[in-house]
Amino acid sequence: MDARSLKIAAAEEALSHVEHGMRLGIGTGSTADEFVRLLAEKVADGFAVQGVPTSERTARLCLELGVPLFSLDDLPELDLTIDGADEIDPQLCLIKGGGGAHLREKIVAAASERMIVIADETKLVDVLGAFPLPIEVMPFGLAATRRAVDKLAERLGLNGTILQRQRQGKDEPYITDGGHFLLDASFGRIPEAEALAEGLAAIPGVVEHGLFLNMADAAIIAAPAGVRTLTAKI
Ligand SMILES: O=C[C@H](O)[C@H](O)[C@H](O)COP(=O)(O)O
Repeated sequence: MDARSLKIAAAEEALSHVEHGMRLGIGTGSTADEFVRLLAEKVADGFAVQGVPTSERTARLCLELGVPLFSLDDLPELDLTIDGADEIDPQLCLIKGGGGAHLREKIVAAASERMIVIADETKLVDVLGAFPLPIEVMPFGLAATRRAVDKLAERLGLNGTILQRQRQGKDEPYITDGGHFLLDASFGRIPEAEALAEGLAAIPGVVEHGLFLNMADAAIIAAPAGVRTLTAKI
């Protein structure tokens, strides 16, 4: 089974949790894109859903495929969000933001009664941190914010490099949908994710980080042997 087939398998299973008429947060990334494609087929058959996209990219795909969209201001309370992830630990804590969308993704997930993550099994980890943690920051005061992140990492005993994300193939900064910059922090392991999340949230120039702690209710994981659903072990 190739990587795309696994994403489709997870997305298919997620679709079975979407009920007619639901207010639905729609995630970002290659796995979420597969979900949008499957959802669009159901919508074309008369299935009603009110979608709230988590990025301009997802909004474009939904519009192209005919999935009805609303803003989060139209629908400030959502029934369910389906989204991908870059890493998933045994408690279903996540790293997200590989596609730079974690700010809107977190706002949408927080407005949802439930969040279901879809991924292939390569995203499962024992401890978060092998995937570089995306940190969305204000362009103003970038150097000071970066220094504050460095100091926090040092205080928490986290070693690694922190790089500013660049636009793919270009020598210019990546700009998020919110008009901010991104730092990618490669720590290797983040044993105290809560302390890091709290510390990052306390830095004024940090807009949002990609740690999603205690937000996901379930993760649908696709592997060549089949699809399974994990729930948080608290
Ligand atoms: O910013 C992007 C999102 O957090 C994605 O959901 C995450 O990067 C996973 O993307 P993919 O499904 O392409 O691996």
